[in-house]
Amino acid sequence: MSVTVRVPAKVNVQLAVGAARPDGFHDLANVFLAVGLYDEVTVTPAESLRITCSGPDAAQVPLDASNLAARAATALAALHGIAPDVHIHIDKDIPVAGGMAGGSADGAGALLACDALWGTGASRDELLGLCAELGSDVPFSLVGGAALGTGRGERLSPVEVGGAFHWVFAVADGGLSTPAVYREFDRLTAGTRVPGPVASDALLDALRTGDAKALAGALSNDLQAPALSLRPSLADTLAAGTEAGALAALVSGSGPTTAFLAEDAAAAREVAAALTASGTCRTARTAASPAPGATVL
Ligand SMILES: C[C@@](CO)(OP(=O)(O)O)[C@H](O)COP(=O)(O)OP(=O)(O)OC[C@H]1O[C@@H](n2ccc(N)nc2=O)[C@H](O)[C@@H]1O
Ligand SMILES: Nc1ncnc2c1ncn2[C@@H]1O[C@H](COP(=O)(O)OP(=O)(O)O)[C@@H](O)[C@H]1O
Repeated sequence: MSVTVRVPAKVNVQLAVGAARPDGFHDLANVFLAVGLYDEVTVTPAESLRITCSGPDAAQVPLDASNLAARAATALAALHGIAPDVHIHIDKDIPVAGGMAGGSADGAGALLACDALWGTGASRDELLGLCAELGSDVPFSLVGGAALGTGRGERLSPVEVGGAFHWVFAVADGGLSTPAVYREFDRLTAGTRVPGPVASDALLDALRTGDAKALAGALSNDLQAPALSLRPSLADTLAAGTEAGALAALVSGSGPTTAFLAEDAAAAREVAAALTASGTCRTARTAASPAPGATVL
């Protein structure tokens, strides 16, 4: 018997970053939008915990105890006093270390899949608590849709979305380390007063009304400058997508994936083709949002 869970990637339509806290994390106003690019996590009873991964980026995924899916299974098993003896297979379609929360997706997916396989019957709050221990982005991967994350991003409140948005994601060669991008944010803002992060009303209105042009004008990411500082070539990718007719271009989370908002699905396909032809990225993918959170198939 196996259980498979499908989990979406995310884009941050607003990522407002406050000053570093004493614990090293940053307070955020993090508006997450789940997008229709998915990993699938399958769990099957086994003699001991084991991880495998398939997909174009599989070679970059750690297959040891540091894998977020392994950590999720171990944490749920420990809570219920059982052994995490399970084979976890990750069919990975979300770019690795790309600022699209692929590892977080696998953590949330493994948690939900193991809960179903073992019949542990964890409540939603229990699962969300375990997710928050695994990483700041993991609760959102479980929930999906759209949400505002405060604290370090783990405290979620729902955000209303009134229509579909169409995106293009330009996948870069190689990843960027999330802690390194936050450190670069600290370096670039050193000596300045970093305001407390606040969600943008204009952005929340644009999401609620499903207005792509208004959303394009309200997108923002405080990690874009540090990501560009660490990877200056991303400016060429952003420019190529804008020239190809995207309504807006921004770095996805900590990058280096770049995200382009398009007017509709046909425009998204055109922007993706132009980005691929531009030679400024490894590949370009289209996806619609919002997408549902972790779902047992
Ligand atoms: C930047 C964001 C935007 O959604 O995601 P990515 O774009 O990388 O996917 C998140 O804040 C990443 O969340 P996640 O990847 O879960 O981070 P965690 O595992 O909790 O933390 C990894 C490291 O990132 C830094 N970190 C993370 C969250 C936060 N609010 N402040 C931080 O400073 C810390 O250095 C921390 O040690
Ligand atoms: N299941 C997983 N899938 C991908 N990366 C993982 C996973 N588990 C742990 N990692 C580690 O997390 C790092 C960040 O990966 P990922 O979550 O894909 O990117 P991001 O944090 O930029 O959204 C990777 O470099 C990898 O070492």
